[in-house]
This record gives sequence, structure tokens and C-alpha cells, in this order.
Amino acid sequence: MATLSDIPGRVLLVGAGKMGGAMLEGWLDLGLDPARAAVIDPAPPAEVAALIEARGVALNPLNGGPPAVMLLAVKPQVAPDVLARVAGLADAGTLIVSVMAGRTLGFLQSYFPAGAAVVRSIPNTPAAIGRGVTVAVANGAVSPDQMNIADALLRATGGVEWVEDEALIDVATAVSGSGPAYVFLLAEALAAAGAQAGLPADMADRLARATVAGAGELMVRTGIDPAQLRRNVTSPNGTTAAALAVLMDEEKGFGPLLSEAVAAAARRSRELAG
Ligand SMILES: NC(=O)C1=CN([C@@H]2O[C@H](COP(=O)(O)OP(=O)(O)OC[C@H]3O[C@@H](n4cnc5c(N)ncnc54)[C@H](OP(=O)(O)O)[C@@H]3O)[C@@H](O)[C@H]2O)C=CC1
Ligand SMILES: O=C(O)[C@@H]1CCC=N1
Repeated sequence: MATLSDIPGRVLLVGAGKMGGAMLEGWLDLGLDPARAAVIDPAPPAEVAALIEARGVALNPLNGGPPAVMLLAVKPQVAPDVLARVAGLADAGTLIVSVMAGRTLGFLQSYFPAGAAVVRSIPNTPAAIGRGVTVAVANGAVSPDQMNIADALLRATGGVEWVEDEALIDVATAVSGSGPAYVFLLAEALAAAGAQAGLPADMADRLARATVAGAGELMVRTGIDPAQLRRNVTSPNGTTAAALAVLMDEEKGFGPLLSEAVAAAARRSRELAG
């Protein structure tokens, strides 16, 4: 198991937005020497720019030699343009790690000489508080040492699951990559429904936030199966049972709706492949 201090050279982050910025913060918090980090981003968001400046990380360096790791965190749509510019900064020993949705190992490899070591991964935004989860796949050129390095870099923002079948990344993107948005939507919709039913809007908002956060934390801390936690709330013929009769409707409930949503996100991930 490698640690961030085992990385034999610099980590070059390309794209320091929401996800890249969260990763950089995680690396620095876990002890990555700022002198061993560099960022390429024409205009990072203010909070990431402040972190870069405060920690003395090189921003848009003109030189520095090939990095040990190049982590790609730009939007998939600009990837062809960005990769055409930055691929030349890598050498044969550089490990390429992408967090871009949809962009395949094949697409990434096409910008580097044959034999380049490439990892494709999909994190999620709880990475910003070290509670993310990332799913990753490596191509055949990634050495065991490089695999450990990629794992250490991704693990700086939460859990990591490795898969061998790249097709699973599109599905993981639809479940855990996009998943936080579904949970936030639940909080929004619950607050709106509470306000519609008569609660003051600000109170409905507080109740919905506390409920989603508390329920998530209960699941994490107890490790109890979510179905059992749901049953624990549901008194026979009580209020929850009345609500669940709507939400668990076999045709219109959460189940079929989320299946449709996950299928749409996975399909979009495959469309972004390039
Ligand atoms: N947000 C999420 O929940 C998740 C995102 N991802 C993936 O992470 C990647 C980044 O997403 P996210 O952080 O949300 O997006 P952001 O737009 O917040 O971050 C992308 C960053 O890249 C910068 N950028 C644009 N052009 C260049 C360039 N030529 N060179 C270097 N940097 C450039 C952007 O600058 P500017 O804003 O000025 O264009 C921005 O700061 C995406 O590929 C996405 O699929 C993966 C999982 C979850
Ligand atoms: O919406 C997106 O495309 C990115 C990937 C997963 C979460 N956000």
C-alpha cells in the first residue's frame, strides 16, 4: 500500500475545478509535499486558487519535467483539446489518471505513446469532505506500484473500488458519480413537499436537510442494511407505511424511477466516451 510520499516525482493536476480542487485539498491534507504538486488550469475557481496560493503549489508551470502522475479533471467535452496540449508533458514513466465521466481508456491511451499506463476513475463530490467514493479501472500497462499510487491518490478523498470490466464504470458513474445529486434532489423535494403541506419554507428546508443527513449518518455508523433501517421507521399501518405505499409503487415509485434515471445516466456516460 503506497502513501502519497511514496510517489516518485510530481503530481500534475490538469483542471482544478470542483473535483480536481477537492482532490488537491485531500492530497495536501494527507501530507503531499506542495512542492511535489502542480496545477494546470487557466482560471481555477477562487477557493481553489486560494488553496494553491496558500500552500505554494505551482500554477501553470512552464517547466518542471515529466510528472510521475498526470491527473485529468477537466470536463469530458474539452478533453480532446486539453489532452492535445498536455499529453506532451508526460513521458513513458508517467501514470495517467482520469476522473472524467465517459472518457474511456481507449480514448485516453490514444493521446499517449503505446504502453502508457492509464487509470480511468469516477469519484463523487463528497470527496470534498473526504467522504467520497471512487470506482476505478486500470489498463494493462499500469504496474503494481503505479496501481498503489493511483489508489493512494484516489483514496485521499474517500473509499476506492477497483473493477476489471471497464463497462462497469459507466454504471458506477450513474450510481455513485451522479448519485449525490439524486440525494440532494430528495432533500429539495422533501422540503418543497413539506412547505406545500403547510410548514414554513425555512423550517421545511431545515427538517429535510437534517433528515437526509441524519439518515445517511445512521446508515454509515450502524452498518445496518438500508431496507432494515427503513423497516425500523415503519410502524404497522402507521404514517410511514402510508407514504411508502406511494413511494414503493411498482410502476410509479422510487424503484422504477431510479432504474430509469440510472439507465439514462449510464447511457449518457457511454455517449461521452469519444
Ligand atoms: N462534479 C462531479 O460530481 C463529478 C465530476 N467528475 C468529472 O470531473 C471532471 C471535472 O468536473 P468538475 O470538477 O465538476 O468541473 P469543473 O468545471 O468544476 O472543473 C473543471 C476545471 O477545468 C478547467 N479547465 C478548463 N479548460 C482547461 C484547460 N484547457 N486546461 C486546464 N484546465 C481547464 C475549468 O476552468 P473553467 O471553469 O474556467 O472552464 C475548471 O476549473 C469532469 O470530467 C467530470 O466528468 C467525475 C465525477 C463526479
Ligand atoms: O454530471 C456529470 O457528468 C458528472 C459526472 C458524474 C457527476 N457529475
